[in-house]
Amino acid sequence: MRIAVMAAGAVGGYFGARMAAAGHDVAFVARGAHRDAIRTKGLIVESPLGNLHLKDVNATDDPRAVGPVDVVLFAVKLWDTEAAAEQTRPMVGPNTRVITLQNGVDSVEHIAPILGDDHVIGGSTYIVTTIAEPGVIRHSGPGARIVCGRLDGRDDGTLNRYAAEFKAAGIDFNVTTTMKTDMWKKFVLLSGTSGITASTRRTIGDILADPDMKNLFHKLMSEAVAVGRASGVDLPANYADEQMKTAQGFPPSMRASMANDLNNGNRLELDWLAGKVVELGHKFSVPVPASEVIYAVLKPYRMGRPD
Ligand SMILES: NC(=O)C1=CN([C@@H]2O[C@H](COP(=O)(O)OP(=O)(O)OC[C@H]3O[C@@H](n4cnc5c(N)ncnc54)[C@H](OP(=O)(O)O)[C@@H]3O)[C@@H](O)[C@H]2O)C=CC1
Ligand SMILES: CC(C)(CO)C(=O)C(=O)O
Repeated sequence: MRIAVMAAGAVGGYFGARMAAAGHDVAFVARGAHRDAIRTKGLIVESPLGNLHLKDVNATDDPRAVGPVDVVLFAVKLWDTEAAAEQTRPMVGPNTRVITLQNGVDSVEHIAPILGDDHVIGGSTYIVTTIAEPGVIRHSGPGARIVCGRLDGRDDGTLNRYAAEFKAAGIDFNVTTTMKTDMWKKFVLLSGTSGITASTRRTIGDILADPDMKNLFHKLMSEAVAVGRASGVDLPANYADEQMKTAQGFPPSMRASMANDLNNGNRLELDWLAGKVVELGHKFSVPVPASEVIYAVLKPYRMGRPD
């Protein structure tokens, strides 16, 4: 298969590297020092699921040089979505599927008007990765799972064929006909983990061991469930309990990607996470006091570490 990773950061680089290691033709779109390091030293993945060091990697900042591919793994931060989707156009041919691995619940609605409904597939990924240094992606376990599918629930034979290749490469890759709900399920988990690990600067292990932090974590997930249900998403009212069990399976040292971004002084996806819960809470008159507090305390850092 021909695959393009747009772009080869912590998430895209991880899954792209796994597919390249399985023998697929993968183009890694990257920029700056990260692109330069991949070109000169190769792409390194450190992972409990197996380390990789790919040499002679096709790393480029020019999607026009890549041309049409079978699959685009779309994994830029949410503020880069529209610009990256515009740049993706030359990589989309008649049978291309663009699978978004971004967090949040509104990625598809921003990409589809640019690249076309037929091409864009909703996705969620359960993984914890960071760019440890340019050219090096660090994956902290336990898993690396992708769930994807059309938001309208339509079965897609082309996507199913591509999915078989991801599975054959050893990736935990699942196609679903209930993607909208599945995206919200991930959003519930992330609303809790991102809000609590970033605001407290503590690990999930510390949070689960403390009744007050654990209670706030549960409230954040419950508020995401409540605004999802108010938006018409088919989530059980007690779904936060389910995701609490998922969190109990994380390694105790786990922090959500937004907490890692905060720690590194990077911009935050806050507006698409706690900010989204607050926006929908106000829209549907659903009380979201815990999410409002998380949004307010992290707001000074949303554009990166203030001077
Ligand atoms: N990391 C994680 O554990 C998880 C992340 N996610 C989600 O996945 C998405 C991607 O996150 P993540 O991989 O962590 O982010 P990263 O910042 O690690 O990767 C994004 C990369 O894309 C690059 N980039 C953006 N636009 C372009 C462009 N036009 N051309 C070339 N390169 C570009 C960025 O470069 P630059 O740095 O120069 O901007 C950066 O290297 C987010 O929505 C995140 O929430 C989901 C699950 C887990
Ligand atoms: C909640 C989690 C860890 C699940 O993979 C995640 O998506 C993130 O940190 O961005």
